[in-house]
Amino acid sequence: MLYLKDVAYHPPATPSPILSGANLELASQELGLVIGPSGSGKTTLLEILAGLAEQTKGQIFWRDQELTPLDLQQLGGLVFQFPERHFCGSTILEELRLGHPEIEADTIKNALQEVGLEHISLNTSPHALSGGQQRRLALAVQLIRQPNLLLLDEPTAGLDWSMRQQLAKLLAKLKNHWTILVVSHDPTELLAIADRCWKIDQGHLELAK
Ligand SMILES: Nc1ncnc2c1ncn2[C@@H]1O[C@H](COP(=O)(O)OP(=O)(O)OP(=O)(O)O)[C@@H](O)[C@H]1O
Repeated sequence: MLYLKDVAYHPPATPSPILSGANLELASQELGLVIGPSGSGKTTLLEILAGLAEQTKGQIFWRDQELTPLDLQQLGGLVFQFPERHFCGSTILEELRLGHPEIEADTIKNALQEVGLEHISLNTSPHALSGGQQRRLALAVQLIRQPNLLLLDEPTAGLDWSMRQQLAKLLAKLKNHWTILVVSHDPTELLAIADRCWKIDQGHLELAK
């Protein structure tokens, strides 16, 4: 279970908090959805949960354990918005091995199976994949690290209707093994698969479902 208690983010340089007093509970193998307009604090929330920024107030727990940013970096796997823009490998294999040269063939195979890319050659360039396949590869990059928590920033942004549907179906399947938190400003396809839903506006998080 992920548990946020009164988490705020107010860097000294900003006049008002970017995130104020956020409370959130997400059980294991649930998919949580945070919906909010541009600039409402969604990415900041994910960055804190991924251990890339530290809250200025409040606490974050996984089960009973309070987590530091370092713990969060190990616990979470963050897929950025438009992850395909950050691909560095010249092949799928290289992309999956970045930072983990020791990773075993079986782990790679399992991650690709999880995201439905097992039929594609490992020598394929990530840039030769379709938009939907690239998003799946970005998920596989995180899955090989075996995170407890998958954090997804606007996973369906820029995809056409059919790819958005397919991605939502995949996330519904991944939720059988992972706890997932998704942020989005356009959650149409994601609402049906979400177990819990929050709205965020100007840094204020509120339970919606
Ligand atoms: N480190 C920071 N210092 C100052 N301002 C920041 C910082 N990080 C984010 N902001 C501001 O905080 C607000 C929330 O930003 P954030 O990126 O979290 O919103 P968002 O909901 O993800 O928006 P979008 O959907 O457009 O990415 C914005 O006004 C942004 O400019």
